[in-house]
Amino acid sequence: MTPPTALTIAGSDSGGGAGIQADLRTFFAHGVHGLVALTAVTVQNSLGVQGFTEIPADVVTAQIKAVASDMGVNAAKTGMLATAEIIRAVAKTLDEVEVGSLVVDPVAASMTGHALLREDALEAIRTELFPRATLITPNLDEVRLLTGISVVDAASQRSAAEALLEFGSRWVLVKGGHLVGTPECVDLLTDGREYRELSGPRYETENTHGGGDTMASAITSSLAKGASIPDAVAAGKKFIERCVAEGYSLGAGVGPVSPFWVLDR
Ligand SMILES: Nc1ncnc2c1ncn2[C@@H]1O[C@H](COP(=O)(O)OP(=O)(O)O)[C@@H](O)[C@H]1O
Ligand SMILES: Cc1ncc(COP(=O)(O)O)c(N)n1
Repeated sequence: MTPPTALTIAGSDSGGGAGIQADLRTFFAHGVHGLVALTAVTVQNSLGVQGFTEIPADVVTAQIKAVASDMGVNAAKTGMLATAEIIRAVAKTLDEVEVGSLVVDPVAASMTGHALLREDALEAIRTELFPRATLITPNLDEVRLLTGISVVDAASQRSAAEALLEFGSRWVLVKGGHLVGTPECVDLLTDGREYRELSGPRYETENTHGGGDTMASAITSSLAKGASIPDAVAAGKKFIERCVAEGYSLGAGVGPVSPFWVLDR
């Protein structure tokens, strides 16, 4: 039987833990056929990002059009988009092709603190992509860059979600993984009417590289299979929790989250 398809528009991580590599292994773990529009090639390992080269914007759009016109895209997600030019080209292309739901993970930097976006590009994500998104999935650092709000508790997490909704996405998921010192990791999902707190245990681990990509692509996988946003996000939270719990050391720095547990199911 032909599986559902999901498209990732994102960068490559040579270390294999984040970016399109995380997306493809997550799509596979969900029984979804992964399609790729590569935006950048990063030189990266467990210690950080040593550099990146972006793919020409017309090549990014050609990849999206090639797969959308021939294979069909049930759901799509964006990760590292590198430049404002690529963001504008992706936004325009997404108006011209059918991609089902769109999850925008506004990746700005690696967890090791290295920029994955050129400086003027965050504004382009906010103005060009958010209004086209079904769901956006910022972490707390991205929330601060996008809204100026520092999330320190449930009340500021809610204010930040409301400020983000103003940029025009249908739903916002404010991920709480970076709110350290709390026994639980609480992510807040809202469309401005419904508010859902998704809460789970915080695991003691260093190995969380690729966590954001894995969660966004798990959500995208469920959307590709026809789930609603609340159901897809709830399933994504369960999936990432287990991947964080089973994250492994690889290299001298930060290891990746692991989707390998699905092989034992
Ligand atoms: N130590 C942890 N234990 C359990 N879940 C975690 C942990 N760190 C992050 N998560 C969860 O993983 C997902 C991604 O987390 P977050 O760290 O907030 O974003 P990002 O990976 O984009 O920086 C969220 O659902 C978050 O709650
Ligand atoms: C190509 C690429 N895309 C995304 C991330 C973010 O992942 P993380 O926050 O885990 O470093 C990354 N490091 N590299």
